[in-house]
Amino acid sequence: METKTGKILVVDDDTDVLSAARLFLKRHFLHVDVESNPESIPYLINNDRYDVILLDMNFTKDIGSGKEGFYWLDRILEIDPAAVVVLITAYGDVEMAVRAIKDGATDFVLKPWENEKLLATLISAMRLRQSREETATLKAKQKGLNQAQTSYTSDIIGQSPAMLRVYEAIDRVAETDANVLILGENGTGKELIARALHRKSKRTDEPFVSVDLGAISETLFESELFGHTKGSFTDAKEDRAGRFETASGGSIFLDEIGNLSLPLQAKLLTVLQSRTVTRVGSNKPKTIDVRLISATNMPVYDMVKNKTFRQDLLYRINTIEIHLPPLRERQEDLVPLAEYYLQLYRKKYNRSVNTLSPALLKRMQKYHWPGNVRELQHAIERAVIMAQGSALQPEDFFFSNGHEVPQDEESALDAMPLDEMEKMLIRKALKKHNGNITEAAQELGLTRSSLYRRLEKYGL
Ligand SMILES: Nc1ncnc2c1ncn2[C@@H]1O[C@H](COP(=O)(O)OP(=O)(O)OP(=O)(O)O)[C@@H](O)[C@H]1O
Repeated sequence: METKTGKILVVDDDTDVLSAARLFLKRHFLHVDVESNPESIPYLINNDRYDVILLDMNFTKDIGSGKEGFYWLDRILEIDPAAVVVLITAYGDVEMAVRAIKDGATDFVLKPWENEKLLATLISAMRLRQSREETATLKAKQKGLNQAQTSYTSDIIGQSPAMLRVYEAIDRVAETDANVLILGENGTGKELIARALHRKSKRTDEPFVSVDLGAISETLFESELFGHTKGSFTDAKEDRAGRFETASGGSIFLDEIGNLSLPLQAKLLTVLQSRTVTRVGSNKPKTIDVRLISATNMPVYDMVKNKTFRQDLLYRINTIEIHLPPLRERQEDLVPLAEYYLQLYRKKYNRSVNTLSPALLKRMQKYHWPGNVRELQHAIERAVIMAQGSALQPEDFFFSNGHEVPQDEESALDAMPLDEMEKMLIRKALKKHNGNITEAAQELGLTRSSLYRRLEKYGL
């Protein structure tokens, strides 16, 4: 038996026509949604992907004129220019159907229809949709390539005024050996900027050594950064160079510098002032030649006031400061970044999804993005895996209703498999709305039929 594919939407205000269409089409297509109220069309096509939309031209309101039919045809193509619309017209309306095809409809069938003819029309319309999507994928790929060419380096995306200022700063200071402090919230791309600084400097062929100071324990700090000699402590089986020595001739990136305790700040300052390191267990200082780039998401100036960060250390590391604004303050970068990650992950996971739906774009612009680009990147990765259609929808995302998710809930969600997370959100919404499907679907950003499908899938 042939496997059924395809998703069809039938819009007609005659419920008998809808029942007949549904009964027949269900035998040939995987999903058939029927709708008697044309006002629901924008919501339906914003939230779901249909291979073909079968649209009646003559709604009872304006019987015979087709005015409403033309209006809805325009609206559909406005929302989804790649939509494939087949019109249902009455005998005698062929002229009107021809006009509608000029306006962008794909084909028409006459009412009452012959089942076999209807089927043949819908199958060829579905093929057209597929080929339109293939073209869209090729265009998206090209867009991805162009994006890479217009980004500052091959990996930094964003042309917002704020990012242009950052690129300017990089260009101005990269060649100098000045110490640079990069300030910005988590996930804003501080390490990317540090790498770009190194790449554009004279030291580009020498090592770039990145050290996460937040992840090094107090006891291992000195041996990690400055090295040790054999036997200087129990686990020191042989002489080992520290990160500063490894970075010799190149750049060292000290991330999370705001997390250093005061005693360690003092040790670091000594090294920076003397430009020498002494391995633990040795008394021979070695001169070091490294370019220092530091970063933090902490309010270092307040910390200096509170005496939790040494002022002399701050002045040593911040010859040049680069401020990386949070993602919510550079709205212009949202779409290029989302497109970039969409292309990256659709390729990685071999998915056919290739665009961001208008509904999703709106939602993304309203969201706060507390985890910045890193959060966006993970959100798109998850959404690409979850997506069912060719366009990513808000329902493929886990926005926290515009609010920040409390820290503990966020880490609980991180550890949860996707299916479990979805199930939990559906249960929560149903409970909140006392089992009312329409309201729960609305809260979840799903259509009623997508919610039903999920209830079936999870046996809820
Ligand atoms: N402008 C950008 N273009 C492309 N990718 C970006 C951009 N900014 C950040 N990213 C990506 O977001 C993720 C986080 O970036 P990065 O690690 O540089 O942030 P960070 O500010 O150093 O974070 P943290 O403060 O948590 O250490 C990385 O995967 C990085 O590639």
